[in-house]
Amino acid sequence: MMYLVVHVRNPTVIGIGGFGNVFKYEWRDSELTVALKCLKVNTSIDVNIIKGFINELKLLRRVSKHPNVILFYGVTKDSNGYYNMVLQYADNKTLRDYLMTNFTKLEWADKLCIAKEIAHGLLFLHDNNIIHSDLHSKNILIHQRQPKITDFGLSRQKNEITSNSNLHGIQAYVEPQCLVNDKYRRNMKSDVYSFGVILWEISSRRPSFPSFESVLSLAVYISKGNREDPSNNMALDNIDTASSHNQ
Ligand SMILES: Nc1ncnc2c1ncn2[C@@H]1O[C@H](COP(=O)(O)OP(=O)(O)OP(=O)(O)O)[C@@H](O)[C@H]1O
Repeated sequence: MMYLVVHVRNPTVIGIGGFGNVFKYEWRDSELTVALKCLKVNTSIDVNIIKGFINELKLLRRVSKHPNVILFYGVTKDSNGYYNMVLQYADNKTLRDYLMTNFTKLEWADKLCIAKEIAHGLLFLHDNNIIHSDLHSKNILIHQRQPKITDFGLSRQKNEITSNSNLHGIQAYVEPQCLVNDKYRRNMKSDVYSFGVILWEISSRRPSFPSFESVLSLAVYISKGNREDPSNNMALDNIDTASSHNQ
């Protein structure tokens, strides 16, 4: 693991993570723009959080060589004594933001390209025996128009999964089996389900089931077999048309 000593001065806050802010930082020594993801917890008390952070570092170190997975440079400690992950800075926010802002400019070829690249990133994780477990449009960042899978906090190596962990994740992206069966363990197919919901979002622009405010009511709705309506989704018509052309 690379441990970097970086004298971080005046970083800009670009996001709020579960355990602290995410900063953009121009690292002048190496002319590199990086994102610093801060773990703002009391390291002597929050042992499980530390384990999650270390887990994320270990996984990132293994898989961050792929163009569709965020690059991981190392770890640093800031002047307040908090650990920070040093990551590649993604210049176009999350896939969700990107679709909201750029949808009208995107051609079908662009959308298919984004979808294909996410699939490549996910395949790479699975080939390395890693289940992401929390794949959704906010955990995919866009850098120079390329999607990068990120946020491995909940990911596990396949053989490390010992208990089910079905309650986490953005509900609409969670494989419905996790909602109806609390013994069900997330697996690679769960990631593929989440990827399917992301495809729906790429083609329709909007996140799945946006009108549900309560996580619980959405979970009940999905577990009853309800899904987003393909008829509202122009993309499926287009894809049908495209595939019939290819036959
Ligand atoms: N490498 C990066 N480059 C640019 N922006 C980033 C990067 N990493 C995170 N961000 C920004 O910071 C926000 C929060 O980051 P992130 O989702 O990784 O935090 P988190 O702790 O995992 O949050 P949560 O657990 O709630 O998903 C992201 O939505 C994104 O806007």
